[in-house]
Amino acid sequence: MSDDLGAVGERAALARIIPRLRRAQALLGPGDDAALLAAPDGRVLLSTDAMIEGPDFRRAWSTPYELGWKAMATNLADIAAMGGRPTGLLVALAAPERTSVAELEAIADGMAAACDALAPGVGVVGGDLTRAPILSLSVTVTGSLDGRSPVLRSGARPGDLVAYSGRLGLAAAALRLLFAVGEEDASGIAALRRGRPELLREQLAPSPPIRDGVRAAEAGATAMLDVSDGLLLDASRIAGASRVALDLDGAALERLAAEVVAALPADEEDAPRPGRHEALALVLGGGEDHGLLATFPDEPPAGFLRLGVVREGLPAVLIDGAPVDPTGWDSFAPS
Ligand SMILES: Nc1ncnc2c1ncn2[C@@H]1O[C@H](COP(=O)(O)OP(=O)(O)O)[C@@H](O)[C@H]1O
Ligand SMILES: Cc1ncc(C[n+]2csc(CCOP(=O)(O)OP(=O)(O)O)c2C)c(N)n1
Ligand SMILES: [Mg+2]
Repeated sequence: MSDDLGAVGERAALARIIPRLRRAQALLGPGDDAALLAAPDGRVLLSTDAMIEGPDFRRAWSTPYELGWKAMATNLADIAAMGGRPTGLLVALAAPERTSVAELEAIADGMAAACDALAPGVGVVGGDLTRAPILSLSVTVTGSLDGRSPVLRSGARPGDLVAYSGRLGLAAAALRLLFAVGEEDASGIAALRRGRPELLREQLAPSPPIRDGVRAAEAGATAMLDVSDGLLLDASRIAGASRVALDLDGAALERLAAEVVAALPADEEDAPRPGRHEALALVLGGGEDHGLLATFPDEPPAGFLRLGVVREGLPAVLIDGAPVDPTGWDSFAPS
């Protein structure tokens, strides 16, 4: 018998998916009209982020497990970026009726594994399953500040240090390889997966440093965000909100670019190894690393790499004192 959603039906599919999700620390999890979460802090952090087949992922490149993982990781990072601790997630899944329920089970397994790895004790507390012409995963995440103040984009002050926790440029470097192979060449994709599993994971199932959000807040971070659209563009958001200039250290950025070069294959015919210049562009504007960019009045906590200093002046991003164009991802930019 067919395992397609169209044959199995919504209710039976949910009965197979829900048990695979971790029992979160929720007062009431999936199964009723709404979930119930405790909010001892009296306030709730809330964020939402969707992943759409086509602009955000390709079925030929991502396994269902990886899609579930990434949907969790990117949403958890937004709570971390406020200095918060994630407390629960809601997942609205839309899929074509020819999707097999086994694929949805694998998505759920990826979600559970990502929560276990990145935010232990947190899980999916509810969601929605509906039909659509393409696959999409819309996730909403809640978080707690546990009495602390939120770390906004607007708090950076001249004299603060700029620091970053996470990877930079690798998610974009992996995407560049995938685009070079394309969606039709299944054996090429398989070879890439075999050859560069760690690099591909940075794009397909990333592990942003979720716990470092609370650590940064406790260390007195004055501003913070997760780098989703590219370092320069996201740095310019802190600069704009804080009305300061972020002056990045060119030598530190060059070292990160060297790591990107080292992570890429040297002998790929379709995608020749990028030079330092192209690797630097991936570090500066690649996006999707979801590491935490923060400013600190004192030494950043362990795990954060010093990337520059905050200076007085018009909102801008500088490298070694020279203004740069804040390039990065825009979902509506012409491709
Ligand atoms: N459709 C929308 N309606 C209301 N607010 C939105 C919408 N889309 C984005 N926002 C808000 O605009 C801000 C920037 O969004 P986004 O770039 O997606 O943030 P992030 O990069 O942190 O995920 C966020 O505060 C977000 O909540
Ligand atoms: C097939 C495919 N094309 C393009 C990209 C690149 N891409 C998709 S979303 C994105 C940036 C972040 O996405 P967005 O939904 O804007 O995240 P947010 O800023 O809201 O956190 C990038 C670089 C991709 N990952 N996969
Ligand atoms: Mg964010």
